[in-house]
Amino acid sequence: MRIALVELYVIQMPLKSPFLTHLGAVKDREGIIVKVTNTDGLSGYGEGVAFSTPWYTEETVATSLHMLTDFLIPLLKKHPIEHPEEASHLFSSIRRNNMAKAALETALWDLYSKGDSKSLAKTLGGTRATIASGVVVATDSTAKALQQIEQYLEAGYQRIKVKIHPNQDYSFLAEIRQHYPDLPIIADANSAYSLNDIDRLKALDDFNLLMIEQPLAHDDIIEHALLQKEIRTAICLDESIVTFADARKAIEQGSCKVINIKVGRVGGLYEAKRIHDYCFERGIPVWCGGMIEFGISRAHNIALASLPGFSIPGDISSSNRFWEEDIILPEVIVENGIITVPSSPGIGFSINENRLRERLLSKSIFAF
Ligand SMILES: O=C(O)CCC(=O)C1=CC=C[C@@H](O)[C@@H]1C(=O)O
Ligand SMILES: [Mg+2]
Repeated sequence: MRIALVELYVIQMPLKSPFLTHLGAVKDREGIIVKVTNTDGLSGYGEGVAFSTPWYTEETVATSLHMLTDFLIPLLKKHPIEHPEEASHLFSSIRRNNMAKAALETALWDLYSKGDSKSLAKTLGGTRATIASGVVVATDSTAKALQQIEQYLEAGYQRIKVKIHPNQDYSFLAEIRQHYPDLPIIADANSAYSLNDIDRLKALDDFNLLMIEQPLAHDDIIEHALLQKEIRTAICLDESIVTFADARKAIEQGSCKVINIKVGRVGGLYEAKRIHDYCFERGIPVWCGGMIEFGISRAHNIALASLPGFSIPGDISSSNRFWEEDIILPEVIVENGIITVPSSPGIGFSINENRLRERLLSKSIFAF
């Protein structure tokens, strides 16, 4: 891929409103934009989606910068690759640190697709010209949740995801169901429960949820299999699925009926596609999760979600769900509940240079 330059831009942007889960609040979002430029001057973009603190996974912006600066970029410089599929293997000598790996690997996929004059969606084997869009309501009050649901349904979103935990579950969902009896709802618990809560979780079968996401421990496969045998609601795993091997174990154990695939969590597009292909062959639906990300990661998610097995609306909302102004042009726009998959080369969005400069915290450059 004849790489000449890798640039890392650390940016920060306040959310339009705090994103609340039982694990805490996200009010400000730091992120890493990776720009890889080849010897012809063509550039591809990726995004590091680790948060500023290790509340969702063990990674942070700081650990990602360390991994990229001291290991991943030097490794890529020392061992040039011809196809982005090779990056995943090249980076496997470094344990975990998936979000740092994905930040660089996704930039290579964008660069490769642009060099091949193909959209990233086509390069990945995508078949959809549009993708269905869902949205997350992340608040700690029923009144605010109902208000946001109303707003998002008016905006056309096809599916709503809410956050639940032992102090916000049965009555919260009952209230929502009372207003929206047929609304497709995902309830994301972010590991707020244990098998001691089995009766609480069984009771949620009353609400005909599309799925309950990650009810038990963030690194569990076994206990989710025990729980799935006890509840009617489909379990979806998010945090538990860090690798292809995790996905295979979860499916073979019956730990889940759906998988939320996040490019950053699994280490990049190659691993994300492997998980998709494995699930698709076995009739296991998948959907593309979100990471409160900026437009570059959102663009990669759109391309990934164009694969045939992404049959459930993902957490791929419009740029303005979180941001006053995104760092891409055009911004991602959800219209009538769908997003058009770009057919132009690469991710199909360009960088808003002015906005990037406005929100820039630091920049580092690595010449090859
Ligand atoms: O980005 C979005 O639209 C949704 C993000 C989102 O729901 C999550 C991001 C990161 C951690 C969690 O709180 C949650 C999730 O688990 O999916
Ligand atoms: Mg989740």
